[in-house]
Amino acid sequence: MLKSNLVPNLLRVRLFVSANIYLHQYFYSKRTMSLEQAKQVAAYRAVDEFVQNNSIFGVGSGSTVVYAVQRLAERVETENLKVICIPTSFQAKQLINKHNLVLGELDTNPEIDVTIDGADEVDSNLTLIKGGGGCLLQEKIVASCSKKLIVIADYTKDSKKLGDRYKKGIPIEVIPMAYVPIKNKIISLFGGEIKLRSAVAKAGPVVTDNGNFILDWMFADQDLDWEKVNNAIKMIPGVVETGLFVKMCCKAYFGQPEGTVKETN
Ligand SMILES: O=C(CO)[C@H](O)[C@H](O)COP(=O)(O)O
Repeated sequence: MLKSNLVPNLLRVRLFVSANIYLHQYFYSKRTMSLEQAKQVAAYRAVDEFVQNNSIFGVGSGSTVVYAVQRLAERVETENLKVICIPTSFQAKQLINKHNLVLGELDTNPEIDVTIDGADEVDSNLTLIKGGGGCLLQEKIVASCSKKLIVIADYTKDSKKLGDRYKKGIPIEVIPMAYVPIKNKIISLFGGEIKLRSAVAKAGPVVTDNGNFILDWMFADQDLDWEKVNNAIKMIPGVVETGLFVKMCCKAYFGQPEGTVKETN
């Protein structure tokens, strides 16, 4: 009697577990697909609207920019565009080379027509947190040389206030020997918590393309005046740059889950 009940019960458990795994995989792949699709539509729209023939183009960093470079390469091929690409990181340089685009540098092209870059969070004033990928210094230099900085992102980056959705804080690139005093000064000025960013496939800290460390500042107050905060942090000796981009971006494209694009000016 006991044995004959056991078989259907085991079958039911197996069916239940398989159904759960299937549902989990289905919803996970749908979400991943829509995030990637959202990045792609935003990137394609920005490249189609802003990149022109005979122009200098700043290439941002991160996973969304991969789609922008892909689209640029298609346009260069089909429309025979002449575009010189200025990278914001080692990753951007590799992307430019991979697609056989023309690689330039600020020494010879110090004035950029438009830079298209990703962001970790964008508030309603188009203030950005950047540097999730650790490339904030070169990204800010290239953005500062650009007539226009356009952001491309998926819908999860679109916030009213910084910190609404992005919980990893504001990255700050620092000279390695000064990371502890800088950390203490920022906390005494503005509060919050700071972590030295750790590398993933290496013991110890992340070392940037410029040989520096990154501090991630989890700010406690979302109503700070970001321009003042940025200026104050930059005055601390040893700070190289912050991932706060204030009054630099003129337009953001946010890809939506269903494949449309939201524009914010
Ligand atoms: O600032 C950056 C790298 O330093 C990236 O632009 C930012 O992290 C967004 O990346 P992704 O497009 O992968 O979400």
